[in-house]
Amino acid sequence: MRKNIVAGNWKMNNDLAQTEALITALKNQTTSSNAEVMVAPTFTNLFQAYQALKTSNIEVIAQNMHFAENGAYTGEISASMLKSIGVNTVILGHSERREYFNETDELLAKKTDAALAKGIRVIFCFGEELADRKSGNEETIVGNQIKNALFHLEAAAFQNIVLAYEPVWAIGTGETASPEQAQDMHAFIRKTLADKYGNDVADEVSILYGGSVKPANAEEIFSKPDVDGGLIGGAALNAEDFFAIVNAF
Ligand SMILES: O=C(CO)COP(=O)(O)O
Repeated sequence: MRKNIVAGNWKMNNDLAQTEALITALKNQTTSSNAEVMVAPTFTNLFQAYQALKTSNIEVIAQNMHFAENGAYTGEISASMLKSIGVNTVILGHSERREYFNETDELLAKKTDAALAKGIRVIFCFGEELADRKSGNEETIVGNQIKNALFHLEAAAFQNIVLAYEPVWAIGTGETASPEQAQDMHAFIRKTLADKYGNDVADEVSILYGGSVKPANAEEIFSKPDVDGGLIGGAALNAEDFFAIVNAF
């Protein structure tokens, strides 16, 4: 079902003590927002965060996982391992994974399959680079990222998929896509889904925007009809800022 979602991606930030302090600060925030709230700590703090937040309304999610069930993949984490500590949602395809760890559409299709097979919800990220937008290719790039990694799936799989449009040029740069740019791309994404799976599927998928979302711009971005929430980086590391964004819903 289409929901409003605000997810904090903590990336490779915060040691254990800092994670505990941020969680305490998050628990002190109050909200009447109708958005689902999630945070994604680093793997070393995932279990601790899950334990600390399991009785709260904040879901603890993972930033990545491997496609294999187990085996000789030094340094990797499987879907079952996430499940075993209570984590039921994973971010896949973040542009930092694509850029620094060479994650391809093909690999992401395998990771998505592995997550869904274990009943793990996927927040699937994609987005164009600045050069793509400058040359007017942003829709082609985004359309292909979605088709290549997800269009082998059955329609029912999209009940467990959230899409996150994160233009690379807006991540950590302070430069946000304008609310109109976000809406235009989100409408294109929904149409891309509708063309393949029909309106019933497309209308039910939540599509998040990510890239320099801040308390000052969240409300306007979230007010757009095809923007169902945000994936928040830098501003999610501060509990007050993060909840100011949550409260934009
Ligand atoms: O990459 C992001 C979330 O996954 C966005 O990061 P910033 O909010 O820091 O731009």
